Order: sequence, then C-alpha cells, then structure tokens
Amino acid sequence: MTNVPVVTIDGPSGSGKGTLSRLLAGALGWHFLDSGALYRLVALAAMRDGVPLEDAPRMGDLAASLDVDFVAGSGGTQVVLCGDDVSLAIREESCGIAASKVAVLPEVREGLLARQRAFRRKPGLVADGRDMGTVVFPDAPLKVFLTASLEERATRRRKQLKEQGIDANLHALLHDLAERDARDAQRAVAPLRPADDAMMLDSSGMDIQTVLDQVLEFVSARHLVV
Ligand SMILES: Nc1ncnc2c1ncn2[C@@H]1O[C@H](COP(=O)(O)OP(=O)(O)OP(=O)(O)O)[C@@H](O)[C@H]1O
Ligand SMILES: Nc1ccn([C@H]2C[C@H](O)[C@@H](COP(=O)(O)O)O2)c(=O)n1
Repeated sequence: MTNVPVVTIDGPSGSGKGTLSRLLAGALGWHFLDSGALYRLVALAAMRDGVPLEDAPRMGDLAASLDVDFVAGSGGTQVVLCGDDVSLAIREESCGIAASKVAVLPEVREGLLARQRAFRRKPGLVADGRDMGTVVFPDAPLKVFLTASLEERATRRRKQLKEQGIDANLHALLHDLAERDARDAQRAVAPLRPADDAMMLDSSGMDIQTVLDQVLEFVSARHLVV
C-alpha cells in the first residue's frame, strides 16, 4: 500500500518520540503506531505466561500470535492484552527494559512485522520506534531521527515519573537509559540507527511545540498533505 504516506519517528528512549508522534498524528489527522508498545506487550505477555525471555522460538510464536487490542477513548488509548487493561503495566520502566531484551531476538521482530505494517492505512501513518525508517517502512517519504542528550532524556524521564508519584534516582535513570541505548543500538538485527535519508533533529533545549513545528515544516516541504 505504497500510496499511503508514512512519517517515521525513530530515536533513543526519552527523546520525545511518543509525545511528538501523538501530536503529529493528531495535527495531521493520521493513524499512529507506537511500535515500542508492541515490544513491551510481548515482554509482558511472556512474563505473565512464564516464558523465558531468551527462549527465541517461543518468544517468536508469542509475538506472532499476540492477542492485543488498542481501544481509542476520550482519555487516550487503552491497551488490552488477552482481555486485561495493561495500559499502565506496559509503561513501567522494568517493562521497557524487558522489551529492549526481547527486541534483540530476530524471531520476535519477524513476528511483529506484519502487524506493524498493517497500521499503514489512509489518510496516513505516523510510526514511532527504533527501526521504522530502516526496516518496517523503508519507503516512507519522511523519516525523522529524534535525539536529545542522555542528561536531558534522564531529566525528562525523572520529571515524568515524578508526575506519576514515583521519585526516581537520576543516576539510576542515567545508567538504565545508557544501558538500553547500547542494547538497542548494538543488536545484530534492526539496530537503532538513523536511516540514510533521515532528517536528524536534536531536541535538547527545544520544547515540544518547537519540535512539532519543525517536523510539520518537513511534512509541508515534502507535500505530504494537501
Ligand atoms: N521537547 C521536549 N521537551 C521537554 N520534555 C519533553 C520533550 N519531548 C518529550 N518530553 C517529555 O519527556 C518524557 C519522555 O517523552 P516520550 O515518552 O515521548 O519519549 P520516548 O522517546 O517516546 O520514550 P520511550 O522510547 O522510552 O517510550 C515525557 O514526559 C515527555 O512529556
Ligand atoms: N521499533 C522498535 C520499538 C521498540 N523497540 C524495543 C527497544 C526499546 O528499548 C523497547 C521499548 O520501546 P519504547 O516503548 O521505550 O519506545 O522496545 C524496538 O526494538 N524496536
């Protein structure tokens, strides 16, 4: 379905991909794919079912047969796994770390590929992840690689957790983010890296509205909306 435009937003954890992608999809009236949520769901399903995260064949089967529903509502999108609302559970930092571990398995990536591509529907798609521009939608007409310094990302994450009533230690967050960056960027299959034709955007010191305006300018420049 190559006549449906896709904007891919890839980058490391805490760079603001999810926030930007949601706002961009809303501004354009396009669909939104949070591919990280799928990896988080695979990790959570495995932990619930007692499947060892390193058991590649079983993890691949689990990814391919994931029973998940994204239910749009006035308060945001509810994520439902096997009938349970797991919207909050998948956002826990421990689930993000587990997701990063299962994401190294080619079987898991292959198992999620068709499901991700099925999000490409008219009038367009904003896809947030690590390999959206390099592997899942290599023909996307606009690819953005969003970064921010490690310190800024850890500070943002600390603030985000504080808003949820969690008082996280900045040094621990810096350590966890650096470790996750390294695992995501160094894996053999679909590592986190900018596509050759990606627009690089460093959001350090930029507020989210400025980031959104910049990407809307890229969208306009490519004539992706009429
Ligand atoms: N430009 C920005 N300036 C300040 N804070 C920001 C900016 N962009 C995002 N944030 C905040 O940083 C936090 C992390 O953002 P977000 O969840 O969008 O990052 P992410 O890249 O999707 O992370 P992950 O990959 O771990 O899901 C959120 O609290 C968000 O509100
Ligand atoms: N396209 C993707 C999306 C996510 N992952 C892995 C790597 C991340 O550390 C983890 C959680 O993602 P997040 O929700 O924090 O964006 O999932 C991936 O490998 N490829």
